[in-house]
Amino acid sequence: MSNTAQPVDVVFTKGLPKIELHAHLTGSISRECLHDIWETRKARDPAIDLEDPLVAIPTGKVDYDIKTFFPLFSSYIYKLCNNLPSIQYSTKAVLQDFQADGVVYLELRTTPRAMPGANLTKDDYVSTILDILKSHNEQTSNTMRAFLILSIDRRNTVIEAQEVVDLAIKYQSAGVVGVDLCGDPAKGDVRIFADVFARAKVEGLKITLHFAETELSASDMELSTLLSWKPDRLGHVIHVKEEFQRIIKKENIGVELCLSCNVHAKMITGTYSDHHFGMWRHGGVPVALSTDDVGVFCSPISQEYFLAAQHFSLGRDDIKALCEGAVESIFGGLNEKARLGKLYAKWSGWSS
Ligand SMILES: CNc1ncnc2c1ncn2[C@@H]1O[C@H](COP(=O)(O)O)[C@@H](O)[C@H]1O
Repeated sequence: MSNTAQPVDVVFTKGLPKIELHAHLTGSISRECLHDIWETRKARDPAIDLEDPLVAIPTGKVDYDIKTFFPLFSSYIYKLCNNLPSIQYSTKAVLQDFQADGVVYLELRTTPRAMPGANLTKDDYVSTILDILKSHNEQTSNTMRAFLILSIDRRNTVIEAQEVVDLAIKYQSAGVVGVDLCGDPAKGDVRIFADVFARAKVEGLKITLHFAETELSASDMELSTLLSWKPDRLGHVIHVKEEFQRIIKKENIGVELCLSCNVHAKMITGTYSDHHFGMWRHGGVPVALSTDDVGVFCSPISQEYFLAAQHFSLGRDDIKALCEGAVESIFGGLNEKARLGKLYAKWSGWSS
């Protein structure tokens, strides 16, 4: 039987060596992990005024839309994960979850956060996470290599955004590979960040931007501004008219597509089969299927590949082409590209 004829089932997508390029650290923490953190904190301080995560974010609930999604972080998860042990514990758990799902290359992204109550600066936050990534990468039994992207939130001031770039530059040799623009698409004016991203680029950092997530953040002004920064990749790319699609294709900018997130959060009209993955997969640019926030939307990357295969009739050869295409757009450098290239060439699961 040729490998094209064999089905793309969940056993195949779980075993498939996967690349994850769009995963927000705090949004990737599972509910079980949040619950463990809450239990530990409650045992130490019974007066702590926070609901059990399994009540605040009930198991099985994934229908967070763009209005209810962002407050989950500001009004709950950031209050729970606001000390050193919770950051260390949750980062380790997130890495373990991706590794267990068959991810071989991960770019995790996070917004540097100071925690004055725990006497932690943004620098402490970033270096703590990098230490966890380093020990994960150094463990030879781990087949996944993890890198960090630092996010600028759309609500940041220019000074705050420059601080993010300062940290990205400082920790470039320790595993920071790029800078992201994220946050509530209804907020902020992206034009203020032009110099910030220009500096990141001059310093050799890669750039990825949340792009046209909602109609509100898809004005001609916003999209032409973002494209003028010469990003290396774009996330979501939902409300993109042809004029901008053409630029993305001409400049071969990689796209990070998050099927379940976009369906559950009703960021697209319709369902999986209506997702713009159907268009971008023929667009000639690298496409990286990604989870966005697996802790919230509960669809691991193995499931995202399965859903894409199911709804767009992908065979194993299509999946191979997709994975090999995504390698092109990673930020981790030539050694990582070579490692992944070899891994896909040698993987025996294509035809087993
Ligand atoms: C719908 N998809 C999305 N669009 C835009 N921003 C998003 C996002 N999902 C997550 N974030 C951003 O990532 C933060 C959580 O992770 P970190 O604390 O940074 O690790 C959120 O507060 C939000 O700013």
